[in-house]
Amino acid sequence: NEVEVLHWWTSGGEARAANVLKDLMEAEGYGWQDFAVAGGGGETAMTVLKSRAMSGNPPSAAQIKGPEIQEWGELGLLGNLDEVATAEGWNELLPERVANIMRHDGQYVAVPVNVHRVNWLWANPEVLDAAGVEMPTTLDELFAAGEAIREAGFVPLAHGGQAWQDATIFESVVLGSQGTEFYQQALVELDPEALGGEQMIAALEDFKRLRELMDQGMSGRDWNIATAMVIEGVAGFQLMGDWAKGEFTAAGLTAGEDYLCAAAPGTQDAFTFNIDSLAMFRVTDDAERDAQQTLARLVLEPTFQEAFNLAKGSIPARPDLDMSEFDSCAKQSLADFQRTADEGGLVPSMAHGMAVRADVQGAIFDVVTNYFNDTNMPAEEAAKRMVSAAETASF
Ligand SMILES: OC[C@H]1O[C@H](O)[C@H](O)[C@@H](O)[C@@H]1O
Repeated sequence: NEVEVLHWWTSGGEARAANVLKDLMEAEGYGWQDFAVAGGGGETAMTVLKSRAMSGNPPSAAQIKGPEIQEWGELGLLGNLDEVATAEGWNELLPERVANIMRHDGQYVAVPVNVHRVNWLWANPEVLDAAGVEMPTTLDELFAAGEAIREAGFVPLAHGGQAWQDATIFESVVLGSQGTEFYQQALVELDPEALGGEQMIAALEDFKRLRELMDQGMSGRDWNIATAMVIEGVAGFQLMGDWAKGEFTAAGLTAGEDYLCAAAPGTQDAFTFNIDSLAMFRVTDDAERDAQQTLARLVLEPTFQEAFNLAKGSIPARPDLDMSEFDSCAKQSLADFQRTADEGGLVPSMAHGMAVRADVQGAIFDVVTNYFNDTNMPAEEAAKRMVSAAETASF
């Protein structure tokens, strides 16, 4: 018997990580039917999943995250994982905040794979040396370093012009420019005052300045191609979640030496979390259900948690794992995750489906990417559209 798993892990580092699970399932005697849908951020994968589910042919498991787990749960399509959760002690293993995301109506319906951090800045140290600049800690330092890098003949900030990537850097600028409390009010609680106010306008103006650090060819570029520009020394920086680290690792590079990582400028006291999870669809076939239960068990076992996250660039979902095999960026991520969980500053990523419902996220993406690509749209106009985007989406 086998499981069919729908996901969007198709870049070099992502595919290496997904293969860890495939190999572990096969070692346990189960088949793995891979249903990978290309497209960073997962928008295409979710569209494909919806059409399969609507036509009554969902996969055994799918990469579904955050509030979207509740949306699928409400449709009654997800299976119950409480048996495995009890047998494996998930309540003790998982931070309450993570466990809560995996439950619908009090029952586990998904298993967490990792914890990604989104608010990272990656850099090529040779390019920084050539330009005579340090790793920036504020947005102003980033803009100044960017100018020096351009004068030295490199692309300052590698970026891919796609809505989800624009939203990913936008949320890090909101955090770095206006702080965690404002981020929470605006992009999590969707407070119209915050979404349409002076602070949002200031953040939007900072966000648009990032374009000056990008190259002409960025439109439509995939995120991992932008990471490759940093790896190859064409560009100095990239703002991206730590799935980018999966690409550095796949290229055989060492954290802190061949590439640098730091919290996105101005966000040192914040951690935007993005938790990948596999949700199990309700099935009638006992053999498939048995395979689903095994998949769920394996995902939270130490073997998988270590091997997958070393390849993927994220940190384990269970905080009790020995981290000695992990690099300096991963160790910093875990320390910052725990510090911000205790002291405040741990916020769900809006751009990666952890903060708001999918339809609200989509409406905000439209505003962000249209504003970013329309040199004539003033920030005031975008802020106004942000308010209506959050209101229009059917809640
Ligand atoms: O595709 C880029 C990234 O998109 C999403 O944020 C996923 O959570 C992450 O696992 C993936 O690597």
